[in-house]
Amino acid sequence: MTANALIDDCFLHDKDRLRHDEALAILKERLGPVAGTESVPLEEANGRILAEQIVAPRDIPLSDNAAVDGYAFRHSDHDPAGGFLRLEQRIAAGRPSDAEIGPWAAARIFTGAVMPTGTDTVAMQEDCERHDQDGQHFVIIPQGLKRGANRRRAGEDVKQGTVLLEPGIRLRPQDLAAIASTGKPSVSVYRKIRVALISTGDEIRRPGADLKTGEVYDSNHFLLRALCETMHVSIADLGVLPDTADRVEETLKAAASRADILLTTGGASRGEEDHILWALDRLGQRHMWQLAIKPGRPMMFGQIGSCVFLGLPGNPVAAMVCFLLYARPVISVLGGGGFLEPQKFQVPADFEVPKKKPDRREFYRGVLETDGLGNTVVRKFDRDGSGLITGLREANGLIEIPEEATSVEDGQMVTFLPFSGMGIA
Ligand SMILES: Nc1nc2c(c(=O)[nH]1)N[C@H]1C(S)=C(S)[C@@H](COP(=O)(O)OP(=O)(O)OC[C@H]3O[C@@H](n4cnc5c(N)ncnc54)[C@H](O)[C@@H]3O)O[C@H]1N2
Ligand code: MOO
Repeated sequence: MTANALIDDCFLHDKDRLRHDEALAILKERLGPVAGTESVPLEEANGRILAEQIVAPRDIPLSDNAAVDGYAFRHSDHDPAGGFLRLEQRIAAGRPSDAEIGPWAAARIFTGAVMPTGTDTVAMQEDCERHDQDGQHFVIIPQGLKRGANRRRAGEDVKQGTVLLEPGIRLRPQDLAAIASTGKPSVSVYRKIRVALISTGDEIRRPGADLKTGEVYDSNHFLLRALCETMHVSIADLGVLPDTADRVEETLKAAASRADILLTTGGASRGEEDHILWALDRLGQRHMWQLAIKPGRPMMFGQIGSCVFLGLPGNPVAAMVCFLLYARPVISVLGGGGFLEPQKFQVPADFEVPKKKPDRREFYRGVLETDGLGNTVVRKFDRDGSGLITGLREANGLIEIPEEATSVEDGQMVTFLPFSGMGIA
């Protein structure tokens, strides 16, 4: 990272503040992976970021096999034999037969079992009749089955040599299934990013303590910790710092030597009691501060040595919005994944905002709903306060309103960012 011109005045007009897209561009440009790699057993790989390419060493499945329980036969034998075939083998899954099937014969076969040489079609047992005559067993197979019916081809899932997964993806359950299907018991992943979480403010108390007038519980710690957990990082909880310059500086300095990223909440604006900003300036470099967004205006990005510093605002709504918009992609990039932009789609507004300030991007708490006609619409949580956890709880995503908008009309298409597209189930 290199130092950048600082945007350094909390009394700036929004049009002079750094825009959301500019902030993202700075983060994208300046950050890259910092984590080394390690090998982990597949059992521990869910959610981790893949650090190697996965190639299929052989066809999957390895052999042609039956898709149903039934009878495997040579399709061209069916009509000449009038569908009346002699049973000559019994093949269960995991017990392939070496013998080729004889003329006008069929093999009893079970789902997943390897098709005996010579057969190309499987009839389902429910559609067939068994017939025993003179100590011999026969099966009557109905007409009309296509050649190849109920046969699963070798390599039909994946051909030998196919690239299944590229490095940089976050492993999902189905990706683990794919790796397991190649026979690999372990996989190379990026090591977990070390995140240090710090809450600040003389008024902040951890749950369990008594609350005096003027104090609030540290809900942000639990919000940010759980958001971090969706990123599969390792978390160091550095507790709540008082509004004391020395303590803040000492703690940030020590934390920066042990973590890849410091995530603070509170103290991000420039009151005399907001020591985070001053401490960052003394210990490292501030690359951006004060964005043209709402909520989240005091958001701060910098570095202390090689440790990335993200100062999130203290208001819970701003803290969550800033985590999702900025901290999530940053953590992903540091950890070897891509810059994770949220999923977005357009949906009609079931609300109106008669007057919005121009020059800043606003993010409302949105609730995706079905209207009386069965159409999907989005409702805005009706109160704007940045301290209201209720709105975060009611919402299932964010509504993004661009800088140039000065109002939102009922029925207008708006951009919706579902929480589910940002790692929150
Ligand atoms: N003169 C200015 N004042 C403020 C500005 C500004 O630009 N100039 N920005 C406002 C905006 S926008 C926000 S957001 C807040 C955030 O400022 P800080 O990051 O300095 O946060 P604090 O002042 O420490 O706290 C704000 C608010 O949030 C509560 N809080 C703080 N930490 C936690 C926590 N861990 N868990 C729950 N709640 C927390 C705190 O008690 C305050 O109520 O500043 C505006 N002011
Ligand atoms: O970020 Mo603040 O929440 O805009 O009030």
